[in-house]
Amino acid sequence: MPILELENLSKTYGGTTALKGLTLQVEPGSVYGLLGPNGSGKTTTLGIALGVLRASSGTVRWFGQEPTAANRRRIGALLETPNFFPYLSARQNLLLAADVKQADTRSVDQALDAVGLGTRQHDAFRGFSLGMKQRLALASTLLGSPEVLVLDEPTNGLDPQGIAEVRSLVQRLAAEGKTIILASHLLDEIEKVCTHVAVLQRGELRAAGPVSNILATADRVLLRPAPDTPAALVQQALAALPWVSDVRPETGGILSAAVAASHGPADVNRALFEQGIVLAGLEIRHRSLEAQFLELTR
Ligand SMILES: Nc1ncnc2c1ncn2[C@@H]1O[C@H](COP(=O)(O)OP(=O)(O)OP(=O)(O)O)[C@@H](O)[C@H]1O
Repeated sequence: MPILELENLSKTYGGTTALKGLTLQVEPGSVYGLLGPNGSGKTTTLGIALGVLRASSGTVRWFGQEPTAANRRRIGALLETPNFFPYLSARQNLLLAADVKQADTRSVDQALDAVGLGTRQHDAFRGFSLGMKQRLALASTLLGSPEVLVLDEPTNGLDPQGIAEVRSLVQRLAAEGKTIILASHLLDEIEKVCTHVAVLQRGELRAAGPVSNILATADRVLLRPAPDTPAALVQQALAALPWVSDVRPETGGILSAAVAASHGPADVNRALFEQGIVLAGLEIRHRSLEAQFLELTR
């Protein structure tokens, strides 16, 4: 059973449409990334999923059920930076947060250990680095041992070391079996920490699935047919190859096509030659992940 199911969610703020018919499912054990540029609707999606915002239409199901207070306790969330007291220690701050959540003291110790702040727990919050502050914020989401964590831009505003700390923490928590849903505008971050991704653009879902499928480095080949060979014939032959997709005519009589990672330009050449098609030129163009992300959100 999916951990979270969003069905046909839409949200308008006055005249602004923030989400348009968003449907997605998060399976248990996945690290699910919501990827999109600023203003694409990531925060709105998480806010609706957590019941902080009301959808204009659509449904949210957690653990196969309508949202309930009991279900909500199975979810730890970090939508905005919590207000910790600067003069209190990390531990005192978490004890206060635990009190609000009705979590026990043992869960405070576990959370401090989980984020690697056990040895610094008696130090005042104000002396912490940005990365440590964010790790403490993550510790507060762990109070009460939720099965699911929902994190909005967890590395935003951190320096490179803080970013590395938070990312490795997210990976560790996922390895321990937590399902994690996180929003980010950074492709690189999603690629590093997520198993699944939904790409949002202007409130619409552009693509969703395993990171390896959606953001795979699909290379393209550029081919120039020999002068006596009609491009349409080559296009047809290419389209018939199961490991070739997205065959497109480019300018100057050139064709381009995406080739699955299992095959290379030599396979393209051989397959065409076997059908009596001779090429005057063949070139491979490696596409960066950035290029694909830009293409998806173009
Ligand atoms: N309270 C609000 N009132 C009016 N418009 C809003 C409000 N909150 C968000 N929006 C608009 O809804 C759209 C989606 O915003 P949202 O914050 O969900 O995007 P996001 O992908 O999380 O972006 P960011 O990373 O900048 O937070 C944007 O056009 C934004 O301006």
